[in-house]
Amino acid sequence: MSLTITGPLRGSITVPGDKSISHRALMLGALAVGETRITGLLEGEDVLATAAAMRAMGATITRHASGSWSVHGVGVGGLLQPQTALDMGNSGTSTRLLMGLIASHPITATFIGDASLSRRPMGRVIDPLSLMGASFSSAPGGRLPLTMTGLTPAVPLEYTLPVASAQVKSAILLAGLNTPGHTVIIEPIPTRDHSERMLQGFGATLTVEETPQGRRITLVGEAELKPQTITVPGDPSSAAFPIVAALIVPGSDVTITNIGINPTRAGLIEVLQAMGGDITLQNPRTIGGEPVADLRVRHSPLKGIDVPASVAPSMIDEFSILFIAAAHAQGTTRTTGLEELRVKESDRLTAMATGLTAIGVSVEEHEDGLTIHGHAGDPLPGITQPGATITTHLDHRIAMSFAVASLHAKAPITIDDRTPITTSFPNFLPLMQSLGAHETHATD
Ligand SMILES: O=C(O)C1=C[C@@H](OP(=O)(O)O)[C@@H](O)[C@H](O)C1
Ligand SMILES: C=C(OP(=O)(O)O)C(=O)O
Repeated sequence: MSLTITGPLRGSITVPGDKSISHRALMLGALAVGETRITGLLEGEDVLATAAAMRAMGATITRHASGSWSVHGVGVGGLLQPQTALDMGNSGTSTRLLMGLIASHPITATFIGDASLSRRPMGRVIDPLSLMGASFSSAPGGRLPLTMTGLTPAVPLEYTLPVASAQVKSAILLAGLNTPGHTVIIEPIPTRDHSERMLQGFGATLTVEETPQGRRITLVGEAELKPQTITVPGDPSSAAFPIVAALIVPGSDVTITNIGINPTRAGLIEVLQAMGGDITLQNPRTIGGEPVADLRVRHSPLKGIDVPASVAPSMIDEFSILFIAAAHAQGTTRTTGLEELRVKESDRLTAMATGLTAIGVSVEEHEDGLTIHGHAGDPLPGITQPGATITTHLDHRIAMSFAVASLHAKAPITIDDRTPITTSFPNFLPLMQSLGAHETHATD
């Protein structure tokens, strides 16, 4: 599959709901007694894996219409033993957050996943959850398949995060819900705070203090959650693809409505603006405790910059598409501090460096980042070798990044597999088509 254009990208679109918030809405709804209503839920494969797992542990989850769901929860402490293995598909967030939930329930669960997920490290959650009393047996290196047994009552924990990971933070917080006393997490580098916001929204007692060591998050355990009505904002990590598409295709003018602009997620917008991207935030508002705006994006000449490592957590899923923007910029873009990209759905530094090289972009791969020499707004060379394709490695973000790159290239850029796109952005292709892109070379 590859995308092409016959003119500028134009129009207004709304991208699906935020993946991180959708997972959390289902999980917390499943722990509240009564009915939680959710609108704007992302219906991507990753979130559907979370829904299936929560059903397997006793919650009643109903889809009423597109994005409109209800959850009848079992109460904190009320999760049931699943009768079969929990299949997490491609989703790291589902796996790690559910491990947290199970850690303080008296149940045993087995997690399985696809080839990509089965390569990803779970030790980062096994370590703190073991300190809380859960026990684990896993494939070598703390990988899936993994079986765990929770402990009730679990042992409250004070833990400093050794990696900047919202998944690890959230796993401990979710375990802390059914744990007596205070669960404390110290986060030296801030990461997305959707769990903190939503736990407060569901009525948990959770406080956040800024300390010299970082953010100190305290959750009072044995919480009682009250059902909520949740409106999920559009996913900034999905919006990233049409944003960069509009910036690189000459003449484009695209509006993307209802995008979450939580500061712990908005790093890409800042970085693209610093590169010269014409992105304006319109109609800022708060929806369901999260800041939201409409974004207007117009084609812009971009210039390469040194991206500060400190911005990494606030755009950790956006680097693959940033690298495509960098390939179009005038001059060199340097990124550092991105070791975490090596343990996502694929090793995103190697996957992107290999793909960029294949489409004629000069790139240097370092242990913790890429240096990319841009083409100053000219179309990228594309794949000149007949029949060659970009390998997507079961990684939705690699697939969408090269689909966007193909919009402004001399030769087509064909990806080997578009199926991973459904994990986070099921209507990516129709939305890009509504802006004026065309799908060609359907080889998959
Ligand atoms: O908490 C979350 O919802 C997520 C946290 C991030 O992972 P890490 O916690 O591994 O950084 C991100 O990459 C992932 O897509 C979603
Ligand atoms: C890393 C990602 O997701 P997960 O960790 O949930 O698989 C992602 O969506 O880019």
